Amino acid sequence: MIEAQELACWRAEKLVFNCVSFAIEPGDALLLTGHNGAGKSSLLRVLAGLLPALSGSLLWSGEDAFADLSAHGARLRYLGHQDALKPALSAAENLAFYARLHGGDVMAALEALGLAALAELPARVLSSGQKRRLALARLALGQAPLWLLDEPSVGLDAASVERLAPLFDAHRAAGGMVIAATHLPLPLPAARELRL
Ligand SMILES: Nc1ncnc2c1ncn2[C@@H]1O[C@H](COP(=O)(O)OP(=O)(O)OP(=O)(O)O)[C@@H](O)[C@H]1O
Repeated sequence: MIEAQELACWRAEKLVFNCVSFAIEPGDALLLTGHNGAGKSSLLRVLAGLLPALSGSLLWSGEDAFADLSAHGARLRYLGHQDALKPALSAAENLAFYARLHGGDVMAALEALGLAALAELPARVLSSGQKRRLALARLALGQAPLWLLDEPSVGLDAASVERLAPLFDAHRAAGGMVIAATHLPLPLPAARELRL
């Protein structure tokens, strides 16, 4: 279980959020919502251990999640606004880089996001929606219990959003958790909402 206790975040000389608390269990999904600048991305970065909280704590199975940042990093996948792709590498080569870190089957991950036919194309020629799908394909590689997703469906057409459903369902059925910042509906049935 993950428990956030009274997290606060300070950025650019202002308090972005304060007293953010929630608890999620294996299989749960939590949607972070709120207006532009409310602090959704900042909260995801805090949860990932990429941005120090001003105050508060994050517990993982009752222990301080940030006590060992590399162990914390190993149990999560963080997908930010940026797709984090190397433009000169092919779609398959981009994923192979992550597969070396996390394990997993590159072709199966490409297929899960409908990208198998584009495997050999350099990432720079992919459309923005195809690039987003390639970034999301990292989730179909080796398992990690917590997915932190920042606007995962931005730029995706309706069919591509639907393609995320089996990926999310399988992750949650295996006890995985999803925390996603979004302005758009996502195929995460029974997700709870945390409005910032
Ligand atoms: N690197 C940074 N340095 C300084 N301030 C930042 C930085 N990143 C974000 N902020 C500020 O922190 C606040 C929260 O930004 P954040 O990106 O977390 O909001 P958000 O809810 O994700 O917004 P959006 O819906 O527009 O993506 C904003 O006022 C923003 O200007």
